Amino acid sequence: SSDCSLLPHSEFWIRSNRIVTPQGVIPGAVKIKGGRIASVISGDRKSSEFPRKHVVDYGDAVVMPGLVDVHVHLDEPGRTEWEGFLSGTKAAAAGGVTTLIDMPLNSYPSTVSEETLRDKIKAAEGKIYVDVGFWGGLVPENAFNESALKSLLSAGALGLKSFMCPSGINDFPMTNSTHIKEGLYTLASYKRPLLVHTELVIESESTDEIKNDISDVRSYSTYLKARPTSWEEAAIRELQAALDETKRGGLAEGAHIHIVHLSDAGTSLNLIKDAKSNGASVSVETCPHYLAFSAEEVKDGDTRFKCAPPIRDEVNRQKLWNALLEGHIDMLSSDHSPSIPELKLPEEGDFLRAWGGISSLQFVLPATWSSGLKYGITLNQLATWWCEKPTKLIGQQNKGTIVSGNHADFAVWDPNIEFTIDDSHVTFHKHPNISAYMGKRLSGKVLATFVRGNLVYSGGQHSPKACGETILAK
Ligand SMILES: NC(=O)NC(NC(N)=O)C(=O)[O-]
Ligand SMILES: [Zn+2]
Ligand SMILES: [Zn+2]
Repeated sequence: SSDCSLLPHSEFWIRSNRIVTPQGVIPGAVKIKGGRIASVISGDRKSSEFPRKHVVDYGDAVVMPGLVDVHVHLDEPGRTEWEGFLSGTKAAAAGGVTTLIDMPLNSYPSTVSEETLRDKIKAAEGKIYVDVGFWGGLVPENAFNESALKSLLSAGALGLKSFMCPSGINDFPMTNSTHIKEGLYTLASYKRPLLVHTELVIESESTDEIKNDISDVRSYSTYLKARPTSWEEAAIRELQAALDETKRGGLAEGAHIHIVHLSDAGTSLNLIKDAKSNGASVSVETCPHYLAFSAEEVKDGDTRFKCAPPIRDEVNRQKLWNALLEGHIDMLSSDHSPSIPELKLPEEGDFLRAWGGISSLQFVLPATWSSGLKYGITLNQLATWWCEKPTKLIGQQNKGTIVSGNHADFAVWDPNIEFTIDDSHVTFHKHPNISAYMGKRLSGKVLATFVRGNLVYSGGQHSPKACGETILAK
């Protein structure tokens, strides 16, 4: 219906001097018809083939494929007071994110069966401004139950997600490497990925020390000691046998392992590089908060910065950027993981007990751009990390690039406009004040967002109706 878009036409052109295509950034125009890209023409306004009617001219603003965020916790049903489909997808639209994949935990119940996936799909109905897909959960309860996993995957889960450490959510227990292998065998026949939170709890002397010394729970260095890089390393080592089975000829050939939110750019990253060069089917993401912030700047008691694995030191931050630029890190995701503000324990500022998770969904594009400017990142690199690679991970064919036939999903933004995220900045997250980006000055303002040809966000306004679609694997 026309309420799905802030534009009255279903057939129109978008013009800009900077359209991000797989062949590079070009001046030109994109024709949109029936929600798809009908054609892409290059050249300037003066050329005779240029359309004159129904043209939305964005001038020098960038027209990029909409962002595909593969790691978002929207918490609905069951914990809608934390976020929810409405507020979460409004924030996504305002941030240029046109597709997001919801994590199977933090909602209640967790998405670990066909039935709970159906609950999700139902809860999303009429409440999503962008397209939304779903990861299912791999947990001890379903890992050995092939038919349960098959019905979850057949109902459309794009893949499975599991934790190698406690998730913080009671009905989402952690898996060991045997569960993971079992899950991979089933995933192999569906050719879908397993996403893994790779931290393995190592109880050590220092763990005991930290437990006994609660005096410094407000200090960020205490949190860093409590969750060292050796946890990430140990988890990836533990995953080695499973990684081996994804190789050609392996028992889990056809399955793929995707390591979420890598924080350690040291040995953990090297282990992933080795697995890749040994032929494992593996990819890895990191998140803008690991690229934009470093441990040194986290103030005592400021639990808005608490996430797992933790934001590490400045040297590590720069190494993460280099790994991304060199292609060893494949893609980016937000890991938007909000809660109610009280769970962040703003009064106590206790880093050990506060909820772990960074709220960032609306800010990932300017956060990546602002932080990447010093590294000379290009618009095409942004599109690789935020659009193309994530689209491949979720097994979709018609998104992620500005190419004829694809969905007309675009983020239109001005790299030069600076703004400060403060109380006057309109943020659509349910709880804007728990974001670690509060107070941060960023450049790169999202002007407009199109989802399948619908102008769903423009200049601070959303379309009257939420017409995003659910993405189910077939
Ligand atoms: N239960 C969570 O949302 N956990 C998340 N928390 C973070 N990243 O701090 C995550 O993805 O691990
Ligand atoms: Zn995680
Ligand atoms: Zn997460």
